[in-house]
Amino acid sequence: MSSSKVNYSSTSLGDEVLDARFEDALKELRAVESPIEPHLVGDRVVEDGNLIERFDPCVPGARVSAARAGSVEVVQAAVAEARAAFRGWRAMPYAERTRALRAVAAETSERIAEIAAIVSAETGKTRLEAVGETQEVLDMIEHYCSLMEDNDGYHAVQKSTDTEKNYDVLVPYGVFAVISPFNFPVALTVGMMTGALVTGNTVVLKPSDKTPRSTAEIARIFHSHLPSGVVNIVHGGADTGRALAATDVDGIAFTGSAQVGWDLVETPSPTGIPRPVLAEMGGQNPAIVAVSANLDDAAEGIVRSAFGLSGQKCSACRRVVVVDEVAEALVEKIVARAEALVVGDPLDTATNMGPVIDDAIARRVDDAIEVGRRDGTIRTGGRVPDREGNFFAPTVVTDLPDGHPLTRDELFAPFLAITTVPDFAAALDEANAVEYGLSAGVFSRDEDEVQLFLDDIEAGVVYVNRAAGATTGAWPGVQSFCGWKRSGSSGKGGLGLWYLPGFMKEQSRTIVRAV
Ligand SMILES: NC(=O)c1ccc[n+]([C@@H]2O[C@H](COP(=O)([O-])OP(=O)(O)OC[C@H]3O[C@@H](n4cnc5c(N)ncnc54)[C@H](O)[C@@H]3O)[C@@H](O)[C@H]2O)c1
Ligand SMILES: N[C@@H](CCC=O)C(=O)O
Repeated sequence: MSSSKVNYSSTSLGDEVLDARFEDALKELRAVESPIEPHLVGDRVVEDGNLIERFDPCVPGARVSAARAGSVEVVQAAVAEARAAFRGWRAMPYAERTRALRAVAAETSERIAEIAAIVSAETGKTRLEAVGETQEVLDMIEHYCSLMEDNDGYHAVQKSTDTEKNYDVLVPYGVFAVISPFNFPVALTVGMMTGALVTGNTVVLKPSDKTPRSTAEIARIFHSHLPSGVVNIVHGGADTGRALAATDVDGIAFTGSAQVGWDLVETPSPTGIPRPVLAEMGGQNPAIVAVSANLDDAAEGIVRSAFGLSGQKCSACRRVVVVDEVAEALVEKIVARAEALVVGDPLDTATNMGPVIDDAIARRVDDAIEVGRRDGTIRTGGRVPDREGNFFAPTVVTDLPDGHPLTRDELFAPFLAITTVPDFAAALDEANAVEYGLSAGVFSRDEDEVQLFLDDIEAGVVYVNRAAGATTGAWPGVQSFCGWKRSGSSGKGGLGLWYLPGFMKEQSRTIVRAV
């Protein structure tokens, strides 16, 4: 087991043994042909469907994982298994469920380097980001188990009389579909799955077709510690996701793009009975920099949040909104820090930023750079020259016209747009002028400005003067992660205090006392 405890604010693993284990595991993965991930339906291993192949973002042409796209029949069989397992899992005292889930965490902790290496191989994440993500899995499981215990399984006694005893209980819905994104293929999967499972639901999981191996690896640990049918895995892309949503599942937990998430929210349940769709979606997250800001802290926090994980975090800082008096000084500091980042292969200890995951995102970045050059000024960045793979240097653009799409739409890449405004009030207006409302930061030493920001910013996760990450780095039990506006459907965030009730429905129980 590792003694290290890395999170998204860490600057090194701080553990040579873990470092070496990570490197060995990544080299080994690259040396051996990747297996084809099967579906897991109850205890049955099902090898069925068209082949999906994924390639190493650092080593073009090298297959890093593969899976098969689950058909409607496989999806339906998985839902049937999950339904059959529901009564037994629900009936289990929550203390037994938390015991089983903590065993999952213990095994994950033993295998932290190996799992981080799989995540890194599939996504191109640096070792720090990949180990941080695997560590988050452990903290997430512990956090949700503790919440269940602190709330006594969400059973509460209500006002009672001599003749009637009254309870209020939250009970699981039944079967949850869990649909995962590629960018945190283990942590976000575990967050959604643990939310569903600890509260007594069973799960059919559909990993992202970009990261089938990482998600399957962690989900198999759950499968091995829980009763048969409680966790089922069906691989595939959009068609398989649509097929899963078209079944009679009782709820959907989704993390991914706003386009897909809102489609799921707006599609009526096929049974006619409403069901929760807990959708966590994208962001176009601003950092406001005021005249009174400590510009070094601001530049540090912005660069960390804009370029960590090559900008492929929902929480990434995508826009800086700076008051013009300090704009040029800030831009210089941001550019200097961005240019100091080492872009490269996660195998290299010096690497601060890996590639973007695939050609699809790389094409989007190429296009954005072209548009940025046409409509504004690219201050630094662009494709890393003479290097195969999807490597981009951190890119910073200024001088875009007001309301330009590069300041409004989520690009999901190492690309930062800086907008200059006359004063703090205008900065808040600009920060709020997007349809998203996920995370936001402010750098100001003026208490009134900070309060104005807290009162008026339209985002669910906000940070003040945070050099460790202007808009990123939420951690289980520390920050909740709630998307406002088009960024989230439930008004409650993962990682926080109010997440678990989203997986349960309420029942009032009045029991007449025996006389
Ligand atoms: N708010 C958050 O907590 C959070 C966290 C991570 C990522 N994200 C967002 O996720 C996006 C990046 O992830 P992505 O590219 O994997 O997202 P995506 O929406 O493309 O895919 C997410 C999942 O949905 C599946 N899917 C695609 N089309 C579907 C359909 N029609 N029906 C059902 N399922 C379908 C995919 O196969 C995948 O499993 C970004 O927008 C990012 O901001 C949000
Ligand atoms: N929890 C991570 C974001 C996860 C989404 O991509 C953060 O807060 O930076």
